[in-house]
Amino acid sequence: MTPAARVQAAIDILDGVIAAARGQGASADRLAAEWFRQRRFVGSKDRRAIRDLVWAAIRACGEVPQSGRAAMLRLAQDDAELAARFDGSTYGPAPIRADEAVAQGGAMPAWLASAMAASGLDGAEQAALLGRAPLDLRANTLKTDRETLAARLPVPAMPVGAHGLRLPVGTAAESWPEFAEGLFEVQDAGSQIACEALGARPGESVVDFCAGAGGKTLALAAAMRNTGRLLACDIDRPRLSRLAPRAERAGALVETRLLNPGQEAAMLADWQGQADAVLVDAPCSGTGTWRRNPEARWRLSPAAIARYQQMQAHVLDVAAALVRPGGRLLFITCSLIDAEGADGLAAFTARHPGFAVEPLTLSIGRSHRGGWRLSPYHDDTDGFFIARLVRL
Ligand SMILES: C[S@@+](CC[C@H](N)C(=O)[O-])C[C@H]1O[C@@H](n2cnc3c(N)ncnc32)[C@H](O)[C@@H]1O
Repeated sequence: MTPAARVQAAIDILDGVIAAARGQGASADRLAAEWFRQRRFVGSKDRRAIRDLVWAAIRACGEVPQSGRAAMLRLAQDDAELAARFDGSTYGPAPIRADEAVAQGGAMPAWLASAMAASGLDGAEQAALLGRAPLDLRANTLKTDRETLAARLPVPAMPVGAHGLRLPVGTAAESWPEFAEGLFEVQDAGSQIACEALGARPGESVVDFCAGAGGKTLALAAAMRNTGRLLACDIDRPRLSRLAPRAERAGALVETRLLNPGQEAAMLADWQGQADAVLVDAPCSGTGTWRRNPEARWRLSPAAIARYQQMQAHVLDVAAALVRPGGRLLFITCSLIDAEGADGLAAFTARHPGFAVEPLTLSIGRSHRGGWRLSPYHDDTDGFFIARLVRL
């Protein structure tokens, strides 16, 4: 492909990403993968170059751009080489007109920037939300240990957290035989540290209430050394069904239970007041994960945040009833706005005087309004709010 044709390809993909953001359609990752699937003639170098352009344009535009071309023109304003690609050649973009719309630059929509600032995140913290994430692995201690794993990997890896290894951005670790053998999971170091905050121990009865595809469940199984009972629940069948093959590869023993929304408590009647520890990795806007999905910020609205807050209160209320007296409840969101963290924690303790917040000190991060905060800027992890409560 010519360099100009790559730019036009990126514009075409961006048009799809923008339409999907407006209509709550598929993620940029999936749309780009589908675009390439339909054009198998596009070679790997071209793919990489096109993807880089698409994601650079997504990162550059704080608000949803008018079009893919407007987003690319935003990038071209600061990049003369890119601007020169708008040359009207056969597969390239038409030349730039003086009166053309250029997308607005910036890190995020103004209302989100205000919510971040009110949550104690300054401009540098906000900008870092859109950086490139390294690739973190968690050594699966059911099968190996970090040092043994590191010695087998084809690239040098840096220790991070208790069982993590950090690899360069873009490493394709899931194609390695060590992955197929279940020796590691790909998991952000922040996510690993959030799991450690539950303090799950061998022999305990533990519930991962919002397990999704089980990223955190597998870390809990390893901490429990496959002893005791570990139950993973979710209301999303496709997500939860991805857990079983992952658990098998990891050699992790996990029960799963698909819940019907609104009937969660009845479907968990046998667990009421029984759990030593319950992890609630609540549904949220994911503002802490924009390094991986920067277009997610185009999908948010104050109304969407309010809906997430309601869901967080609901899952916390249902999960709290599963905790035995003296047991632990861990509230996690991968969002950095207080509406989806510290405010939710305060509202929960007001509704549930039978629970007390336990002070947390984790290996990285800092305390924040009764809980703990990890952020890309401060910790080079995804952003998280983590709070631990104990049932009195
Ligand atoms: C942040 S994701 C969980 C990610 C997962 N723990 C991981 O580490 O990969 C939140 C999950 O909560 C689930 N969820 C939403 N409402 C729920 C409910 N009422 N009961 C149980 N799970 C729920 C969603 O389906 C979603 O999978």
